[in-house]
Amino acid sequence: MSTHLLEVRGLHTLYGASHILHGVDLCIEPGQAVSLMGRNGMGKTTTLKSLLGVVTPRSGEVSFKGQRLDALPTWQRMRRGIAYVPEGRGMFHNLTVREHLQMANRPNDRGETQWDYDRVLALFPRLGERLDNLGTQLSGGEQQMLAIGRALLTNPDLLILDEATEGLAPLIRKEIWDVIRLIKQSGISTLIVDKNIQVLKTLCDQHVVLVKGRVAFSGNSQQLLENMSEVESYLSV
Ligand SMILES: Nc1ncnc2c1ncn2[C@@H]1O[C@H](COP(=O)(O)OP(=O)(O)OP(=O)(O)O)[C@@H](O)[C@H]1O
Repeated sequence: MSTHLLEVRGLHTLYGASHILHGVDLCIEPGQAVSLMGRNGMGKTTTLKSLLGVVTPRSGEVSFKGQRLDALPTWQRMRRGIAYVPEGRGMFHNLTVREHLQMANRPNDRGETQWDYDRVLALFPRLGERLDNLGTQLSGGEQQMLAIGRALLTNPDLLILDEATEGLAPLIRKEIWDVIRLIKQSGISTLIVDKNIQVLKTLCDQHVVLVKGRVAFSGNSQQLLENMSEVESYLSV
């Protein structure tokens, strides 16, 4: 019986005739943070969409908590304990901060509610000051906080973050990274797509680097440090 929280094996994904993923493997253990890095267009978001079932891979296997997910629609995969914060954050323009949070709140598949409205507001005090604002009236950083808060309210075992710090001012970025650290300490596993290798190498336990839809590097933080120049060559433009 596998101990992996998430196990992705041999993903091949195509958009029409374009073959994007060429056998991507990825594992996350319970409580671990894993980075997924790569230059623009290398297949990071496609990997996330494939494991969530937003796009259908041509072949490959996805298991979560020891059960195969391949045949399940996206919403059922998420109900099993995966939360996704997409690039662009996915706000509803006509809902307030309060409504976004209330709508998301639910126990996990074991009936537990570790994260509730009050705990999320304690983590993001800025959101508490903006409860009656619409998603569109928030700054980029506040929108990101709302997107993460909303994901936490589903009480996930795995939180997937796609470019959570992209386009944010340095101070706000730091705030988001601090929050991701706290989330990790709370025991939630994370899969983090980001370009900031300096932060990822200290925050994450494992690292996966994609080059043209293939895993070019996979290893723990020690192995990342030992192979830094090779990995940086995969990431430099
Ligand atoms: N819906 C789509 N239809 C066709 N091609 C697509 C589609 N979505 C992505 N692609 C292509 O697939 C490749 C991988 O894209 P993907 O978004 O997975 O890359 P990425 O590594 O996440 O890049 P970025 O950092 O720019 O988000 C790119 O060449 C992209 O143009």
